[in-house]
Amino acid sequence: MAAVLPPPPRATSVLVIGMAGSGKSTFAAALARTRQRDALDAAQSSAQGSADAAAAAAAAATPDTRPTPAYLVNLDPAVTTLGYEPNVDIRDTVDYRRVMEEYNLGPNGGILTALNLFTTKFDQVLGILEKRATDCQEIILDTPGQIEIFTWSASGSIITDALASAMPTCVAYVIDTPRTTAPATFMSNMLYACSIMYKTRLPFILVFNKTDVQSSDFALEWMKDFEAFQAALAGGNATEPSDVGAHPSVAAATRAAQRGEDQGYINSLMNSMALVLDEFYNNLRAVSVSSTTGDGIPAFFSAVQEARQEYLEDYRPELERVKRERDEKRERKKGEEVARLMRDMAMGEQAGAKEDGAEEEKIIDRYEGDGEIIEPDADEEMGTRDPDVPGTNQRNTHALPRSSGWDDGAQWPRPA
Ligand SMILES: Nc1nc2c(ncn2[C@@H]2O[C@H](COP(=O)(O)OP(=O)(O)OP(=O)(O)O)[C@@H](O)[C@H]2O)c(=O)[nH]1
Repeated sequence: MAAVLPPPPRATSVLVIGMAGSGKSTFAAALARTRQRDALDAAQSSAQGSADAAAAAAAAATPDTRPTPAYLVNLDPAVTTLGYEPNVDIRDTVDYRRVMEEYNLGPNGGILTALNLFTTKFDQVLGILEKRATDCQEIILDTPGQIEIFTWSASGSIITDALASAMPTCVAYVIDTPRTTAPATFMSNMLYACSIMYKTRLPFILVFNKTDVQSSDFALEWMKDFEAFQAALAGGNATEPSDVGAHPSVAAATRAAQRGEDQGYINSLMNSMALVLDEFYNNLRAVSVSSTTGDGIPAFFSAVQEARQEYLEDYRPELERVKRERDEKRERKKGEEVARLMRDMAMGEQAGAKEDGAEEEKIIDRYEGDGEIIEPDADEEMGTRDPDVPGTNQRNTHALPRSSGWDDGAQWPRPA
């Protein structure tokens, strides 16, 4: 069967998602640093000749396999400092503080609205990413701090779907390991990860971050061994930590007793959920990293390659199927429209033999011999297109809301 999609580009896009403060931006910065170094090493070794085996391999690499710096996209409008220089930055387009003021919103509403406004221009960004995807290895997208703003918003879905349709894409779910040592927080993180994985259906990588502070061994064991998780629960520390001091007041003692009851309920809830999540753990790849020291980052890039393979084997055939069905449906509809038109014309000929035939001429004018029905004013609706930027539509661009911190002069990608 002929392929209906263009061949996949070289790049894999990585959507970095995680709870507030889990270290998404620091992680994206660590990825950028590592790839920058890899690209530099490859360039140097190909210039100097190959001293060792790794350098020889890098030197022998073709332009298609040679390491390249990562392409970075910041989607967090509220971040003040980033540890990397983004190539595309939402803050160049939308001023989230002005959005808050003009729409009378709180911080989260401001971030969400800023992201919505940005998404209306995402076709232009996607055009740029598609161009870069042919020669770079990874495109990293750093998402807003409040996880639900991206994962459960319409704009988050639009961005994710658009990316996944254009190139191999995976999700990197960043976990704050030191803040996940209690079974309850571990479980809530896993449930969140599970819901995102089933919502996006994209290859998924769990990233246990901050391992310089806390090893992730406990979490990996809980995922592998249900009894180890049960043992942690039996220790009575499902939630962290008790606020009862050495000499509790009556109220505090009552709260503690109350908590003792809750603990029993929470433990049995955790137990049931751990059983449910067993299947989910089987489909996961997990990597432990420290974004500050760079430990584990190369292993993460290997996981991205595995995820790319999974995308090509599982996600892309589904995408092909949907596209093929849509194309067939469109062809069928076109055929039906032409048949109806022919029928109308035949009826017009019979009835209109007495009339002057003006109406019939009007119909014929709208029918182009190749079966294409030309919508009245369709050309006008399309606006002016820039052939270099797919999706650019000058007319639509100007129709976008101009208030609220829009910067129509935004430059994508950013000047170096
Ligand atoms: N020790 C240690 N600290 C880290 C690591 N990664 C991130 N941090 C720290 O965690 C804090 C939060 O990091 P960010 O990168 O801002 O986290 P974020 O998820 O992007 O934050 P928001 O987008 O604001 O939610 C910062 O103080 C970082 O320095 C790590 O691997 N080790």
